[in-house]
Amino acid sequence: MTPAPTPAATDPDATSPLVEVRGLSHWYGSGSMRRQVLQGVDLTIAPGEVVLLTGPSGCGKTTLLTLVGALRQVQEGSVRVFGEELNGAGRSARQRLRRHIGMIFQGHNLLRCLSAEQNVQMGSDLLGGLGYRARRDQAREWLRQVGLGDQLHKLPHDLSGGQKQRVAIARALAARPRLLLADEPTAALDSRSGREVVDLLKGLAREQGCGVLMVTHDPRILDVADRLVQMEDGQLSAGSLELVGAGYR
Ligand SMILES: Nc1ncnc2c1ncn2[C@@H]1O[C@H](COP(=O)(O)OP(=O)(O)OP(=O)(O)O)[C@@H](O)[C@H]1O
Repeated sequence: MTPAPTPAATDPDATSPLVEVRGLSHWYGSGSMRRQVLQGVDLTIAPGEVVLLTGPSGCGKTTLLTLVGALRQVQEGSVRVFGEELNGAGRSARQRLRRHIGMIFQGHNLLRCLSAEQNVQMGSDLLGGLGYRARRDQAREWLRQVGLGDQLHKLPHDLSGGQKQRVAIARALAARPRLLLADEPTAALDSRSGREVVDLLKGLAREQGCGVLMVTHDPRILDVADRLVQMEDGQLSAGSLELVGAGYR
């Protein structure tokens, strides 16, 4: 018997790419200080796909992440996120898109005066229509999932670097993003917690059709990738290693 099609298979939004980058170039500085950091980058991310981005320090990985995350204005080329063109998009359009993009950047960006639970609750505040209690319970559940169920009321300065990173991850996941951008999310974690965190991210990608673009230098987590892309001198290398179908899923 043929199984009934899943909602994901019948919903066009669930099959069209979340991210389509074409011919993306970017420069910093002006005049004689102007320097090109991205050169004609092409990248596509499908719903539910986990793409790992690696490359030497300074090659442009974070710049690419911030452009896809609608945090910077696109200078040249096309960046389509959820079908919307970011080149030429105004501030309010970019803000609207960012509500559906979870970001985990180095430095955590936690609010220092709020507890772990309250920081994570800020993530679910982005989901409309949930009462206080539901948002609080969800925040607690996400913190439990990242192994911090017993640290709910701690302030960031009472948590270790790795614990703060996990709070930041829980906060990003609590907003149920359609796309998750992560810059070295396991850098401050020991190998067991790093593994737990990437497994959590992968689970989210699978269950919710969320795409993940993750910058990493961590060889311990490369197996989580559906696709590994390598950047060098602002270009994605043509020989990017395709892991799909190679037994890595
Ligand atoms: N706001 C900025 N103004 C000027 N130059 C910048 C700016 N941000 C980054 N750069 C430069 O652009 C280049 C690319 O930086 P980017 O942070 O994207 O690289 P990266 O691959 O993420 O590096 P890392 O792995 O060290 O984080 C670097 O030479 C960096 O010094």
